[in-house]
Amino acid sequence: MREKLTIIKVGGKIVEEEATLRQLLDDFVGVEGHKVLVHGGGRSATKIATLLGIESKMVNGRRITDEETLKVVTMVYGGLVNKNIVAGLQARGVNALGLTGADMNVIRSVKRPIKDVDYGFVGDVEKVDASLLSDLIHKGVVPVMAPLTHDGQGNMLNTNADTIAGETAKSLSTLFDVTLVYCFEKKGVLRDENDDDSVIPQITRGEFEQYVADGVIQGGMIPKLENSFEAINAGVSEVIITLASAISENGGTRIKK
Ligand SMILES: Nc1ncnc2c1ncn2[C@@H]1O[C@H](COP(=O)(O)OP(=O)(O)O)[C@@H](O)[C@H]1O
Ligand SMILES: CC(=O)N[C@@H](CCC(=O)OP(=O)(O)O)C(=O)O
Repeated sequence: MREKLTIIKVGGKIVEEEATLRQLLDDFVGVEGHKVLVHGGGRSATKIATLLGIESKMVNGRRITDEETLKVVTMVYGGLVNKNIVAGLQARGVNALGLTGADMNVIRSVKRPIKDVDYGFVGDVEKVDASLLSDLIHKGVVPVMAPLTHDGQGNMLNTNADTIAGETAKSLSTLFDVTLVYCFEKKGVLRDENDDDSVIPQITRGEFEQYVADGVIQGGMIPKLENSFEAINAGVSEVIITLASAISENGGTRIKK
């Protein structure tokens, strides 16, 4: 029987505020068994870019990443956000190791080809080194993964954090019984974005497509759900989208095959 592994992805709104991050780290410590944390930080990157006079442009929930923006996201995700989390976990007795995709070549990607949109220095994941992550995990290390990858030719690439979580979950599902939890500031996927009590408890791909067509699901929730369906269809045992302060509870939205 494969051992259990929980991969938790935490988004920008939770990591940018000290109080919500502290709560998340406290809850993460309580998750039993093998675990991996994947973080975003899009909001922090946008803030720092603004301070530097760099405008942020998002298309379909993805950042257009020019040369200057790439420097900002590398500093913010690989530096500030990642190291804050690693230090916070170390303070809680968790042996966290911060990783971008370049570190030990853990996630290799290829620059997204230009089709309708030129995303610039954005990477599409090619390979996640599951055996390296598994070795670290079995040594008691908790990988903390930043939304950055590399192309193997000396270039860092910006990669959506929901995709990092989905691809890492897919890859590790060959070795572990993986539960992937996307946590954010709402109780789950909602029927009405303004009504926190309208959580959709289970969702199929067909229902998702209908909700998108009806305008119920939009923006950043679209890539999150696309990555969720990819993961569940590729062997990840469970995918849940839920409130950050409820990662160990049974609520939220469950993705159905
Ligand atoms: N039906 C929906 N239910 C919940 N959130 C939704 C829905 N449709 C759109 N959203 C939006 O998706 C956002 C989550 O996506 P995103 O901001 O990318 O998440 P993250 O915080 O993980 O980076 C929510 O803050 C919400 O504004
Ligand atoms: C290519 C791309 O879009 N990269 C994302 C990576 C950060 C991220 O995904 O952060 P959240 O989880 O907080 O949204 C970005 O730069 O915004």
